Amino acid sequence: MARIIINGGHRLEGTVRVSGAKNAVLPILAASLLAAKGVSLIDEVPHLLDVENMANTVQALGADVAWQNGSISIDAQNIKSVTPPYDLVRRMRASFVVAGPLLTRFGEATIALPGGCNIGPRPVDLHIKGLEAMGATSIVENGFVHLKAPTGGLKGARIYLDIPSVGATQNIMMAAALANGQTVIENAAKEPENVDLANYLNAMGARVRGAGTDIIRIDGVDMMHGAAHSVIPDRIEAGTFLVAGALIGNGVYVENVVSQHIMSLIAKLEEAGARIEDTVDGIKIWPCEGGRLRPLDVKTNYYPSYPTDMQAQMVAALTVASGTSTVTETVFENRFMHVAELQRMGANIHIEGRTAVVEGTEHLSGARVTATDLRAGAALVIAGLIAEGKTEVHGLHHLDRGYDNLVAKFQALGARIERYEDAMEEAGA
Ligand SMILES: CC(=O)N[C@H]1[C@@H](OP(=O)(O)OP(=O)(O)OC[C@H]2O[C@@H](n3ccc(=O)[nH]c3=O)[C@H](O)[C@@H]2O)O[C@H](CO)[C@@H](O)[C@@H]1O
Ligand SMILES: C=C(OP(=O)(O)O)C(=O)O
Repeated sequence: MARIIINGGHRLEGTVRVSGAKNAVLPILAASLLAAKGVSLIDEVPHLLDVENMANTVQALGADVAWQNGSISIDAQNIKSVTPPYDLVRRMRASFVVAGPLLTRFGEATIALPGGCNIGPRPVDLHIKGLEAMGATSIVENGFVHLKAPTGGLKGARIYLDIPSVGATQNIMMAAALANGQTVIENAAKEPENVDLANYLNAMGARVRGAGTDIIRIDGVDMMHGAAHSVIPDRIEAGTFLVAGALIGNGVYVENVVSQHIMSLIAKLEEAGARIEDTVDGIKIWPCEGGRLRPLDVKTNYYPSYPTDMQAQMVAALTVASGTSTVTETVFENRFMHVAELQRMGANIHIEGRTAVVEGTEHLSGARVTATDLRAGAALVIAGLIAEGKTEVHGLHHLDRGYDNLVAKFQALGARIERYEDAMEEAGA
């Protein structure tokens, strides 16, 4: 069984380069389906399981997809299906964002409802309500949603989102790109990944204004074409290395990061005493003068607030802070599965409603632990790096969804970390 083994306590030093953002490249690959002519060339594509799944989904619909060393080219001129294969959709929630492009370009789409996952129920009602406001009809049958546009195509509409949902904003923005007239999305998600998507859509001939603010205006165009685009750096991967550097670094330089995208994290790490130097293309970080981080109160929320995708890593960091911290999760209902695993390593945490109360201890001790979701996996790796002794992390398919070469990147910083695909391999190592 695949696992990562970490011998904790070794200080990290040097430079790590962050890959392209998972949460930007996934909707960008879906958006490529909007191009009726030309080829798209997407650069800075991270090598991730989720990216493979999305590329396979787009290919299964009839697009020509080719990988070349960190880039993907997509020719979506000859799409043959508006029903992505169930088996690919069920593996990844983000695949629901192919609904908007398929519906607006071909007048219909049939997608498996993604259902819940380990971090909460994750409904798609806001995606569907938004598409319905543009004239689409939807029928849910046997676990699939069948979407149909009115004759003549989707119509621009004014759509207020009850929650600034990242995925609903993406689906509506892409559907509106080829709709008739203007669509206005109010209370839109402001995440940098949505700005990156809007920039790609505009390069494809769309007319999207206001991405990154609460109100996005999209004037529909008749046709879109392929375009070249370079994906923004992954702010969550950057944040994961910064947290590790704040705990057990001797000066870690995290390269290829837009510091404005992680202002809330930088503010919290500075409040905890980490020393940070912001340079043109990256961030250098050192631990607190006295060694241990100071305790914090952290609350997740929509961008630009503290990101839920950095919650688990911060909980891991605060287990060894010099006092009691609170971490409140407001975005997802059930995102504290890492707590039970951290407790195996000696962490002193209890949950009160949506808040984790973390009593800092002097040290964690290595244990066998299992990742229950992607960021839980990152939190356990961080915990393993700071713990005394050996930590064995299982559930690696979660980590593979969202971290490109995580083990090699930590090895290059000096961590004693290895990945084994089976027991024989470890025995021979
Ligand atoms: C692939 C991708 O980009 N994933 C990110 C995206 O997920 P995702 O796009 O799924 O997250 P949303 O912003 O849509 O979800 C935020 C909240 O809104 C709720 N909701 C959402 C849609 C809907 O129709 N109805 C509804 O109630 C969700 O259950 C959740 O509680 O944003 C999340 C919040 O920053 C991140 O944690 C994920 O990493
Ligand atoms: C929750 C995440 O991703 P997804 O929305 O793809 O599950 C994440 O990236 O932490």
